[in-house]
Amino acid sequence: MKLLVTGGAGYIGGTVAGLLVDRGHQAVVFDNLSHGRQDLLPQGVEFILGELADRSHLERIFTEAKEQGSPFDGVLHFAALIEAGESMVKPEIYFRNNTASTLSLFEAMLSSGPRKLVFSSTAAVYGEPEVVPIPEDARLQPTNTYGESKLLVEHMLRWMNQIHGLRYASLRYFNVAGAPESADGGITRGEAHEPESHLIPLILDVALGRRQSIRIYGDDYPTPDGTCIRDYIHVSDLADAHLLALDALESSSRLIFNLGNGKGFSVKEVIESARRVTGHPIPAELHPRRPGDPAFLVAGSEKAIKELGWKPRYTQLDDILRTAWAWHQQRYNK
Ligand SMILES: NC(=O)c1ccc[n+]([C@@H]2O[C@H](COP(=O)([O-])OP(=O)(O)OC[C@H]3O[C@@H](n4cnc5c(N)ncnc54)[C@H](O)[C@@H]3O)[C@@H](O)[C@H]2O)c1
Ligand SMILES: O=c1ccn([C@@H]2O[C@H](COP(=O)(O)OP(=O)(O)O[C@H]3O[C@H](CO)[C@@H](O)[C@H](O)[C@H]3O)[C@@H](O)[C@H]2O)c(=O)[nH]1
Repeated sequence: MKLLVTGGAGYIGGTVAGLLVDRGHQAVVFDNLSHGRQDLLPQGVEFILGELADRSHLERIFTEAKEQGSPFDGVLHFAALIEAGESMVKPEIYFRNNTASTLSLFEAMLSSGPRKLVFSSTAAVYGEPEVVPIPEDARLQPTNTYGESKLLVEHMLRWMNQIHGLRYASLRYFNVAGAPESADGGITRGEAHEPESHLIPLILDVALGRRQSIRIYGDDYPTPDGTCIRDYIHVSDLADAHLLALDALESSSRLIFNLGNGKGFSVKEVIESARRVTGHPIPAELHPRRPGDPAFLVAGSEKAIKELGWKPRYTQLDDILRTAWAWHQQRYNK
């Protein structure tokens, strides 16, 4: 297959692009490098510098590929702004970049591209859950505008499917972590957000001496130790699910799956795990809650396991942290 990978210069899109190439597919990354890194692109991946909002550029890419006799078979759409906290300060850039610009991609696909898409959705579409682990048919009520910007795309997709026959899989990732290991155990890429806002790399910064301490955003949530609980899923397990979803779109036209481990860990438990893995004491400081954070997000992923045949391999938080730590040390040459 030949696939356009929007946002493929980023953490997850780059990992999936690498897996596509490993499995003999052709991956063309389309990214504006606002948060991505061209130097971290996996080998064998083609790169196009481009802006998602630029519909005519996307149309040209699709049309030229057809004219050259090698049309795209589908699109994997990762390009987005991803920080829930920032989205509560600057909602407009989230609706512009994640929602409005995605409509440009849909328009380009409808006019000259493939009609098959895998969309990076998020656990943030659920908001504060009523049922845990969260099933796919749970109430959708985001508590931050990042989640809302993605939910609006899911709504658009439902209509694009119904009216234009655009086939899609919406994959609702929970908290993605860790670094991909090659068959010989080597690690060549991982999380490199700039600026970094995610809990695990920030904790590892403390272990490397790049930060003094980790901030804990709130310990007065209704959870056993008062800190927020999240479901951490390894990026390679997540990548596998994308290939399975592409296969499943051969026989289904509309798919929605949660992708998580089904186990929740509090902020304090993640810090404990990092202390075990790194051997560093990792001092922590208590700070007020971060606006928009739900207390508890844990996935029910049985649907993906049953219907896609998905088998997550990294089920232990320490194993996920171990790969993240190996990458983090390598990234900063320690
Ligand atoms: N990291 C997580 O835990 C997580 C969880 C749930 C969902 N997601 C979703 O997964 C996707 C990938 O996340 P990530 O962690 O790899 O983030 P990332 O920031 O590493 O990658 C996103 C990429 O998209 C590019 N991009 C952003 N806006 C663009 C635009 N307008 N045009 C072209 N390129 C653009 C950036 O330059 C970057 O390379 C996102 O859609 C995110 O919402 C991530
Ligand atoms: O320095 C920090 C950073 C984070 N946290 C907390 O750690 C938890 C996890 O936060 P973070 O790593 O920023 O991830 P989330 O805000 O849960 O969001 C991630 O996971 C979501 C799915 O659950 C995705 O949609 C988002 O794109 C992705 O950024 C939250 O409770 C934060 O309040 C801290 O206490 N201190």
